[in-house]
Amino acid sequence: MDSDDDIPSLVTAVTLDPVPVTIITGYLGSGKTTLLNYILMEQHNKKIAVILNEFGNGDTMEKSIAVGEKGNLCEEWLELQNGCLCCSVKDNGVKAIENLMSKRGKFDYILLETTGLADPGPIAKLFWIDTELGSDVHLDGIVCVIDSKNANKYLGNSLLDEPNLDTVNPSTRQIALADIILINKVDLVDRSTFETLKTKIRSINGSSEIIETTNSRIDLNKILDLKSYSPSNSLRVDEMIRNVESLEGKTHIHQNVATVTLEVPDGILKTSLDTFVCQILWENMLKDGRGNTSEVIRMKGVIRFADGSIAMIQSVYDMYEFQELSKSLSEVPPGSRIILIGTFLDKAELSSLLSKCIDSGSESLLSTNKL
Ligand SMILES: Nc1nc2c(ncn2[C@@H]2O[C@H](COP(=O)(O)OP(=O)(O)OP(=O)(O)O)[C@@H](O)[C@H]2O)c(=O)[nH]1
Repeated sequence: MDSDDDIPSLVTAVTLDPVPVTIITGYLGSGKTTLLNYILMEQHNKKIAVILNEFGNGDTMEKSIAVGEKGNLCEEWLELQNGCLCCSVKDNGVKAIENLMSKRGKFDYILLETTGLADPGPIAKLFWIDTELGSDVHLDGIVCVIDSKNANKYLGNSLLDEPNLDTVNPSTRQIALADIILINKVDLVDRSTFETLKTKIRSINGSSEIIETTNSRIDLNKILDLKSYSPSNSLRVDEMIRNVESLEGKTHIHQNVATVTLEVPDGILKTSLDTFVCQILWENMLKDGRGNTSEVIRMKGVIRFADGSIAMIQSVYDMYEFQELSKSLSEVPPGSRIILIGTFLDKAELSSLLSKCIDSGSESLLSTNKL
C-alpha cells in the first residue's frame, strides 16, 4: 500500500464534474470481464478505475482496485473502514474512491463489476445517493451482460414455467435494474434460442434497450455516459414507453417480474404523487388482483405537476427522487407517465391506488383552502 507521508494533508481532488460510474452486472460467466477488458483496450488513453465488487474473506478491510492509464493497469487499494463495498454504510466505499482520487488524481471513468450472483440494486443506491450529497462520483448506468447459451436455463426453460411465488433470482433482478442489456455469446446459439431468450428478457424489462453481442463487443457510446439517472434521460422516457407498449397483449410473465406503464393525470399535486410513491415503495400497500404484495424494483417517468413544473421521477428499490427538468429539456413529449418494473404489478390496481392518492390530496387541499 502507498504511504501517505509524501502527500500534503490538505490536497483534495479537483473535480469539476463528478466521475461517471458504470455498473457491469450479469450472471456467472456471461462475459462481464470480457466487456471490461474490451472497454479498457478501446479507452486506453483514459484513466479508468476498475473495481471488482467481490466479497472479502471476512477480515479484509481493503479492496483492490485497478487503475488503467495509457494501456497499463496498476493495482491500488481502497481503504475501506468496514466490510465490503456492497454491504458497508453508504459513505464508506464512495469516500474510499474519493480519497484515492485525491491522492492519485481524478479518474475519467469508473467501472464496477459485480459478482455474477449479486443484486446490483444496493450498490447502485450507494453511488446514486452520493450524487445528491455533492460527491465526486455519480452513477451513470447499469449494464447487464447475458450468456445466451445458458440464460434460458436459469431464467426458466419455458415461457409457461410455473412462476416461483416467493423468490426472484439474482439474474432476473440484474435484468430488471439494467439500463442496457447485452445478450452476449450469440455465436453459440441458433436464432430460435436467441429469440426465446430475448422474449423472456423483454418480458422482465420492457423498457431498456437490448443489444446482441459476441465477445461483449459493443459500440461504447451505447453503454458509457448514458446519464441514466440524470434529468436529461427524460428525453428517452417516451422511447422506453413505446418499447413497453409494443409488448401489451403479449402475456409471458416470467417469475412474476414484469414492466408496466402508468398514465398519470397532468397537473397532479406533488403531495399526491409523493403519497402514492411512498405507499408503493415504503408501505407495501400495492397488491395485485390476487392479493400478492407488489415489489417495485425500478421506476422511471416524467410528470407534469399542478404548479407547472416538469420532473423526472426515478427509483431503485425504496430510494426515489424527483428531479425538476430545466428549460432546455422542455422538448420532452407531452403527458405524464411512469414505467414500473417489479413483481406482481397490476395496472388496474396501480391506477386505483393512484386515484385514491389524487382524491385524498385534492380533499386536503380543499380543506386547507377553506381554513
Ligand atoms: N464463444 C464465446 N465465448 C465468450 C463470449 N464472451 C465471453 N466468452 C468467454 O466466456 C468465458 C467467460 O467470460 P468472462 O468475461 O470471464 O465472464 P464473466 O461474466 O466475467 O464471468 P464471472 O466473473 O465468472 O462471472 C470466457 O472464457 C470468455 O472468453 C462470446 O461472445 N462467445
